[in-house]
Amino acid sequence: MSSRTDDASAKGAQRLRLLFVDDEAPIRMVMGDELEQIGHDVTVCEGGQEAIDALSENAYDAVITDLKMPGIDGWGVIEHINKQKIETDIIISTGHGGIEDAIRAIRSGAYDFLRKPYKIVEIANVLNRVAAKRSLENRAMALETELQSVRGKTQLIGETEPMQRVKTLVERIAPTDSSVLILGETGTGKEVVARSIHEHSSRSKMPFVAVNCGALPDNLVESELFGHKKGAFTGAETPRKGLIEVANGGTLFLDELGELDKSMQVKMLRFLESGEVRRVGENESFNVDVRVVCATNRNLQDMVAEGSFREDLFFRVNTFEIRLPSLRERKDDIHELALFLIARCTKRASVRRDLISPKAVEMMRSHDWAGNVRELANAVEHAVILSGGQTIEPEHLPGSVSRKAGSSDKPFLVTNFTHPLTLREIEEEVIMQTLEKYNGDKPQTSDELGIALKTLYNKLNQYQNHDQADAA
Ligand SMILES: Nc1ncnc2c1ncn2[C@@H]1O[C@H](COP(=O)(O)OP(=O)(O)OP(=O)(O)O)[C@@H](O)[C@H]1O
Repeated sequence: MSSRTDDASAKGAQRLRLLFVDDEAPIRMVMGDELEQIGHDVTVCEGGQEAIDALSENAYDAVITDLKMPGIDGWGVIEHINKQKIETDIIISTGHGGIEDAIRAIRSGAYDFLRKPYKIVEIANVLNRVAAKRSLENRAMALETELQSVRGKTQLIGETEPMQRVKTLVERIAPTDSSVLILGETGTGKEVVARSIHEHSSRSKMPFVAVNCGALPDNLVESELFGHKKGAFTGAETPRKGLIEVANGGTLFLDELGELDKSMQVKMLRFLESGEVRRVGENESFNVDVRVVCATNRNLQDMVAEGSFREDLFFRVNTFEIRLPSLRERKDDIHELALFLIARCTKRASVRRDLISPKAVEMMRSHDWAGNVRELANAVEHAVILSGGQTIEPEHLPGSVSRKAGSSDKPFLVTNFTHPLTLREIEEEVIMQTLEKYNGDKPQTSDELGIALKTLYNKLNQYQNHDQADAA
């Protein structure tokens, strides 16, 4: 064993808590010392049982263990770690191991395998890699926590009968790996349902990746979903993973599935049938393990009949269907939803039921809500600003809600100027009014407004992100 080299030292955040297990006292003494000197915290153990005891008391970033030891050997320690699902990296340090041992070690989840005698710089390099992996895991966890606080906990609000049915279906289907097709008008909560399915499944610790097929530019859909190799096309300066690959082990939510063009429908079908992904520009495919949940507000059966959606893809994604009711079909949920959305936008755990006056509740119940829960979320946010935190009255609701039913054929007017509206608010209001006019039909809405359908999808997404950022 060589002495420590300077570049072997661990710095600051790279400091690891190590458990070093070896039955030979001189090795324990030297390594305990050396590993401390390169900047780690080390606990040494002389055998398997002692290591198992230490593991039940403390958490370690890595366990460095010999294989051959009297009593419980290194394999016994590894088995214990795996059985108890202890989060630590295993590094094997052995004087006898051959290739079979190395293979067995890697198969049982060991991170690395070192033959004794090794130089301290060798183990320092392995530990540096463990530390880099740890720091990435910590960053991922921090980002996940931050995202959770922006997005809020996924909650499917609604106690009316059609929502109870949706909740039962979610509970039944979540633990299976079946693909699911969620149908419903814009803003009815299709993404919330997809997230609930993911969170109630065994994949919940793995990524949930939402892709809005309607918002992806045509020329980038394939590389966004499947990834690309460096130089696959102009601008592909580095290789890139696709979103399907990013979702590996977790759930891929394909929103607005009906917007995929025919050539992407073929590629998506191939992926769904084989579980294989091939990055743009590469020849080799590889397997991923992804559960697919799709959503659409288009009538896919009509699209199949008119030839714009592949029938085989429709049958492939439609194994299990969840139909979300529009908000006007479940008016009894409006009050509860409005209170939940107010709490979310004011960052409170809950709000008083009488924060919305009976007249305002009545007005909300008599509105048509073409934009469904998303429109309700925007309306209550508007009302919270105007009411200054006091009881919400009818005059605090946006003009589109307080206007009498039946007046939606009138030309668009952003009617509520009681507080200065920003350009973004005016734009959103006009889009919501147009959606309302066409009962949530996005292609008709974008036609009327003279904007591309993708622009409409992008704008609706932006409003949603804005709501969620406000909720943080
Ligand atoms: N049942 C519900 N409980 C709580 N919040 C909901 C519910 N349904 C919808 N929302 C909220 O309404 C907004 C729109 O929901 P979501 O994005 O899931 O709708 P969508 O049906 O996927 O819309 P689109 O068709 O436009 O993609 C989000 O802010 C979401 O949190």
